[in-house]
Amino acid sequence: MSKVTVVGAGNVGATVANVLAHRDIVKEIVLLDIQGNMAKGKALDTWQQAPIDHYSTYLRGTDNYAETAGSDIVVITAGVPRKPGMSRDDLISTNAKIVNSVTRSILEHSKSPIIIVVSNPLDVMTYAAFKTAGLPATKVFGMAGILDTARYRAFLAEALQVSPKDIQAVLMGGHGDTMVPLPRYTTVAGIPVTELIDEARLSAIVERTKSGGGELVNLMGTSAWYAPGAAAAQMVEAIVKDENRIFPCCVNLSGQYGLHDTFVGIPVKLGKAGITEMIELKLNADEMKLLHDSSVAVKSVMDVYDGMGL
Ligand SMILES: NC(=O)c1ccc[n+]([C@@H]2O[C@H](COP(=O)([O-])OP(=O)(O)OC[C@H]3O[C@@H](n4cnc5c(N)ncnc54)[C@H](O)[C@@H]3O)[C@@H](O)[C@H]2O)c1
Ligand SMILES: O=C(O)C[C@H](O)C(=O)O
Repeated sequence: MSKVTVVGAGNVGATVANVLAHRDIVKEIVLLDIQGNMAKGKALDTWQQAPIDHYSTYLRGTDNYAETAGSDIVVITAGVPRKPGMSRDDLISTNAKIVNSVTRSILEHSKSPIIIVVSNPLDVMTYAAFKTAGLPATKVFGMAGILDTARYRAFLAEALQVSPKDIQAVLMGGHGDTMVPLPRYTTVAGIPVTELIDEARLSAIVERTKSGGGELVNLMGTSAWYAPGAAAAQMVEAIVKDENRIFPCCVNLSGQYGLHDTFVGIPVKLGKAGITEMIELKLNADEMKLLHDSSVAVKSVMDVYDGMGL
């Protein structure tokens, strides 16, 4: 795996490229944006960081899809971010058209890349890219769960006064208010979190996690990019290094968890072929209901997308 294209050289896309370059695991990163000079400038800036931070990954920016030819992995971050007062779903009319046209243009030059979708509304944009690309579900999936889980883990680390490195957690469902953090699958250095924190504090953290994206939008007037960019880069790394790491990713479900034809986050293994396994946890009835409710919420926005007739 040597060539990665990141479409959208805005806040998230440029961060994905920068973080990934620092990993020094791919030969080349192409940063593509309709604002070609901005893409060229950010790629050049990150390339000029290479001698300082010691990596060999070459970066170039462009607005020309011909330069993405032969990409092994494509990360789609193109699209508008939300502003205070908006939901992610409010972005659908603009971003669905962008994600569709980006996916089509990518496939004109790369036959069968792995596509990681980041643009919002995430679950439905993953559906859009999947439908447009016509590639297997193992090759088209979305980034959200790593970010949502990271927020949950960061809040817990702060509350418990422990290193975030020691917190492991699983979070499922859509990337929105209906996401499903799972305290039963949360541990701190192997200790069940429920032994370390009382129920009220834990549920406050779960609620803060659910609105974690909105908290940042309210602070900055636009949405987050450092943790989102690092999360997408981590997915690329697992694929490039064929690690089979387990991450929550947004995937097309075809019967798993009793769900069909929907796109929500579940734990999967990521390796060289993309999704190498979908993991089915033994959820209890309450957890399963939350996951199904989340899928219903996502499906209603998938219907909006279908109604757009793109
Ligand atoms: N999945 C997640 O967890 C997550 C996290 C953060 C942001 N996001 C989403 O990622 C998207 C990008 O966020 P951002 O903060 O980087 O926004 P941004 O405005 O900084 O960057 C978006 C870039 O997309 C480019 N663009 C627009 N149309 C394009 C097209 N047709 N082809 C190529 N490039 C195009 C713009 O020129 C811009 O540079 C938003 O939709 C945001 O909601 C998702
Ligand atoms: O909240 C947003 O709009 C961006 C992203 O989905 C996030 O969770 O940071």
